[in-house]
Amino acid sequence: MEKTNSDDEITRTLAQIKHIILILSGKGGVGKSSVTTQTALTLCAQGFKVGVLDIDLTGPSLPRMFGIEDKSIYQSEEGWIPVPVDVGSEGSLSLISLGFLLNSRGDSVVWRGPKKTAMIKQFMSDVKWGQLDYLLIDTPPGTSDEHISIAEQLRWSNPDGAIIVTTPQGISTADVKKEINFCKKVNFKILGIVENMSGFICPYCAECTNIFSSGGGKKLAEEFDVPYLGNVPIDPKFVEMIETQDKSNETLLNLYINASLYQIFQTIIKNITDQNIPSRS
Ligand SMILES: Nc1ncnc2c1ncn2[C@@H]1O[C@H](COP(=O)(O)OP(=O)(O)OP(=O)(O)O)[C@@H](O)[C@H]1O
Repeated sequence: MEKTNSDDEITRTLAQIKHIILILSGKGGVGKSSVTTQTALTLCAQGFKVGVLDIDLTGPSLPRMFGIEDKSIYQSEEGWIPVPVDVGSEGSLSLISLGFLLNSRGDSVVWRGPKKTAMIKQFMSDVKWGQLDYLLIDTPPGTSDEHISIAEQLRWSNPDGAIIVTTPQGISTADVKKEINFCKKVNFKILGIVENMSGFICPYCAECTNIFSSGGGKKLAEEFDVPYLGNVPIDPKFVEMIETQDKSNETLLNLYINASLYQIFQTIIKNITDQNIPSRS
């Protein structure tokens, strides 16, 4: 396939980004956006510059998770400037989401494929990310128009690969297989599987109980011969952090570091970085 002018534009836009990681899931509601949020905050806590692109056009939830729903994307002469998240650390975090372009929380768009494709193309070519260590791309569940579109836009950009998120109760070989087949088809390396909502952390004694069973994600990783990145328990403190962050005097990052999932995400990130994927820039 020949490279077009628009491919060149995207390559230029992404030129200063060292690593591009997509977050995928076979089903909705398994915690893809939460995993994206926590990966981004953990990388920031480690001092990295992180950008997050939310291409879940029908249900963008990341502006709420980062507590910046009331902010807007700034349109400069050079292009769209991502919305900064005040993390209060050495790293930095910025977000682009369709959520910023909607009128109010809970609004959603009902668009046909070509319009979604055009929006994603604009996100890929018009956003001025600048220098980033990591760009995380949060996708909708399944394999839809958005996935096909992002794969097309990234075909010359050499992303690191994809994290597949699943849950113990939702673990269906068929769902994960679909995601794996999609990645193979579009040449996305599978960085690994994360099993989210794997057990419940008691807010009083911090003990973890396997209410939905666990271990299915690991079995699936073995079955499909892809890395297993780790399991993330249900942590009521994480939900509380999302709900109370705007009323707190603490920075988002401090709130997050004090919640118990931070260490788990450090291990997940180590399991990715140990794969030694070369920097793109
Ligand atoms: N490990 C966790 N501990 C506690 N709550 C969690 C955890 N993971 C996800 N949640 C909560 O579960 C809900 C669904 O999570 P999330 O929005 O991340 O899922 P999703 O897969 O991105 O959903 P969608 O399919 O709508 O894009 C959210 O309210 C989130 O706060």
